[in-house]
Amino acid sequence: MRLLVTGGAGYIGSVTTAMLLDAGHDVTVLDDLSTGHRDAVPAGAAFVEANITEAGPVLATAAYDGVLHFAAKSLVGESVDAPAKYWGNNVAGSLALLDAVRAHNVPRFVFSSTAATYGDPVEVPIAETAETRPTNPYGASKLAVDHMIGSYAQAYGLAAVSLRYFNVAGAHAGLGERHTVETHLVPLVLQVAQGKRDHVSVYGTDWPTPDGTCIRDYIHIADLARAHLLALDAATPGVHEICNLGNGIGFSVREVIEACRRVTGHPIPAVDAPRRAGDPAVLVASADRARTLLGWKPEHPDLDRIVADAWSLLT
Ligand SMILES: NC(=O)c1ccc[n+]([C@@H]2O[C@H](COP(=O)([O-])OP(=O)(O)OC[C@H]3O[C@@H](n4cnc5c(N)ncnc54)[C@H](O)[C@@H]3O)[C@@H](O)[C@H]2O)c1
Ligand SMILES: O=c1ccn([C@@H]2O[C@H](COP(=O)(O)OP(=O)(O)O[C@H]3O[C@H](CO)[C@H](O)[C@H](O)[C@H]3O)[C@@H](O)[C@H]2O)c(=O)[nH]1
Repeated sequence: MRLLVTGGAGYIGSVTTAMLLDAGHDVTVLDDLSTGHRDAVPAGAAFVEANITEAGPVLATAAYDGVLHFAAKSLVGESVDAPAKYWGNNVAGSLALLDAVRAHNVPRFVFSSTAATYGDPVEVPIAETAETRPTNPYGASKLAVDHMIGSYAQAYGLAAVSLRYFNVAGAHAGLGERHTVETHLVPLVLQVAQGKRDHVSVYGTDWPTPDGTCIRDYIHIADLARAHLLALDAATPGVHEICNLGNGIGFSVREVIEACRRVTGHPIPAVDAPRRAGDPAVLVASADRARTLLGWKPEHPDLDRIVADAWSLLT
């Protein structure tokens, strides 16, 4: 297929691009490099440095079979302090992109949605049928785009899949997480092992969980990226599917730090800190829908393997 990947210079978009190229697809990456890196774009992909609002001219150059839309702002805290950036980039930007997709008759659309659309869950594991009550503008912006895509599928026959990622980590094809402003637990803990930080803060030790720290569902980037290829195949005209992507296994912050100690052999000092605003206690996915609809099955659910793959890029 001829595919446009927005955000392909970022962490998840670059790994997925590498996998799409391996599978024989023809890939153009469109990225404004606001948080991504030019050198993360795999060599076999064409590259256009542009905002998603400028995708139209690119889609006009050839008959594209699909768009995979990763480009977004995704810092929860920043979304609370600077919501305009989130409604602008994520919602208005995605609307412009969807309009270009419609204008150029691109049949397939795969979108990076998030567990943040659910907010604080009433029940875990979280299924796609759970209520969506985002607790911050980031999650709300992603949910708005999910709704937008649903209406485009219904009105214009777009074949669309929203993939709701839980906590993505690890590395694949020599590509890993490289955010200038890093907020994610695994890379921050590994920065301590690298000697780039003195310690990692544990945000909250009084959560209603067995060891008092938050529980998350960590998914290997390779498993996550692979689901996008399956989604392109499973997408049906006029239908908008939503699939959670996680392993269905929860690990606490302390368990993640312990896994990083095992893998790196570094003591990794951890300091107890207050809760981080907006964090739900437990986020664990039910990914049954991805299994049945996409035929997806995680190949690397082991936390130590996820951490080891991230670590191998740093050493
Ligand atoms: N990393 C996670 O754990 C996680 C979890 C859930 C959902 N997501 C979603 O997955 C997607 C990718 O996340 P990531 O961790 O790879 O982030 P990232 O910041 O590494 O990648 C995003 C890329 O999009 C580009 N970009 C941003 N706004 C743009 C715009 N308006 N026009 C063109 N390019 C733009 C950036 O330069 C960057 O290369 C995002 O949509 C994010 O919301 C990520
Ligand atoms: O230095 C840190 C960093 C994180 N944490 C904790 O570790 C857990 C995981 O935090 P991350 O920031 O790695 O991940 P989140 O669960 O907050 O974020 C995930 O969900 C978000 C929405 O809630 C976004 O979708 C985001 O992209 C996705 O990785 C949380 O309990 C957090 O409080 C710490 O204790 N110390």
